[in-house]
Amino acid sequence: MTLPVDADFDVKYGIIDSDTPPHTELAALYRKSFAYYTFRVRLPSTLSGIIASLVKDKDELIARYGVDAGADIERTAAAITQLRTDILNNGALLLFEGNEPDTAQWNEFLEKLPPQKRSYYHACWLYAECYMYRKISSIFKATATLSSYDYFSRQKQTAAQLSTEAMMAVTRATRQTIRNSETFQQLLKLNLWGNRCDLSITSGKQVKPTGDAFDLVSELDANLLVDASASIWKCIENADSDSSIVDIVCDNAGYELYTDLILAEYIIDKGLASKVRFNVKAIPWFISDVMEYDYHWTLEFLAKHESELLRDLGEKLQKFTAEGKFEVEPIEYFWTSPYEFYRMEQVQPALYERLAQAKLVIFKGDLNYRKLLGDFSWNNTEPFETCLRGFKPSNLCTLRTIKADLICDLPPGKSEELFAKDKEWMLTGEYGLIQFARK
Ligand SMILES: O=P(O)(O)OC[C@H]1O[C@](O)(CO)[C@@H](O)[C@@H]1O
Repeated sequence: MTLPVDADFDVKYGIIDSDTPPHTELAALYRKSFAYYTFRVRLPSTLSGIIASLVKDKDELIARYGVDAGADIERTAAAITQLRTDILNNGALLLFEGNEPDTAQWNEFLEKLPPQKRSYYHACWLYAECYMYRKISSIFKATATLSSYDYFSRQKQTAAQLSTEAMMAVTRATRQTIRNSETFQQLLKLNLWGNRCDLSITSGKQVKPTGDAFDLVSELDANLLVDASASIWKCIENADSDSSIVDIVCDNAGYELYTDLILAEYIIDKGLASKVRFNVKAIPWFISDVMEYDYHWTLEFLAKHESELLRDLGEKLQKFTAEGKFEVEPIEYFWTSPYEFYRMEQVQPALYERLAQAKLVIFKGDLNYRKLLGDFSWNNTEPFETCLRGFKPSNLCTLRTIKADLICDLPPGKSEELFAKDKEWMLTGEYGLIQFARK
């Protein structure tokens, strides 16, 4: 994490030269936090990437969306440049103007923020970062020609294409599996480590999964800091459960989504549930998050692949989808809202009740983890249950590779030991967690 040296910036915006204090909301306000680095370096770079690809893809976009797209591209690039400037100058989080279905919910949220906390560096990190992605979406939505364009779609599709070798190896290794705790835990871990391949951590740069995935799962066991996979197996194989639904709250497209599908296939094939529901994002989100289109694109990518192995898998999963064994849930704007999950029951009770129907809800990835913990600097040994602040629609678990400086439920001394080895161990995605909370 190489920070720009600019004392004027820090003085001008009241930046505090410290880590995030204990038991405090995370914010870019703290110079030694990952949030600060994110706003100073990562997000401006993500925005530059969008501008560059608009310029590069101009002809293609005009061919697809018509000549008027030319002017829309210019306007959009200018608005994103402005957004970048606002972020670099600690601009305010302004109300949204478009008539998207979630505008009122966002504005109500923003209006309730204390005025001194309504800027990029002073707001809670979660709110400000979600705001940026919602703002990009509103810029595209405001155009006549580009309102349905997913500006991250090419990156997501390239990520899937680059993972073909890994997908073939995993598919080959999972055609004949047995219903037992060991296999389930292996697939859960495979799914966890699939979360390393997210594009927002690299501001959009591709990450290619290499090596044998299952060898890697065993090698990475030492990096799995909390492993509740045995309890999750007990929960899911429990024949007494009234529910036969598993919800996956998805994170990234590409290889991670593929590993979600492999886990879900196992759950259905082994009768661990009769339905797996995929909860996806309503708008392009944190670069690589799955939207409904990406789900179907991925199945089609597999079903039309030149490899018979992937084709058979793709066709099987398409059949599962047609039969309702796999279900992509209807658009739900709560997932792209700034709200922490402990507020779901109050803000979006229908979603809370829907998750309550499941025997297990699997939350994928770093951002969902931040929302579970509410972007708060818990003590690293505090119990997961405490940090959920009452959020427990059903049995739930989190599969998260660690890419942000918050954590809980570690054995005493573990965090200190890892900091002594590498002061950036929480930012690399090299370490993982499988945490579980029973309802
Ligand atoms: O795809 P994931 O695992 O949710 O990660 C999202 C990214 O967003 C962050 O939570 C913040 O930018 C990172 O720590 C991580 O790179």
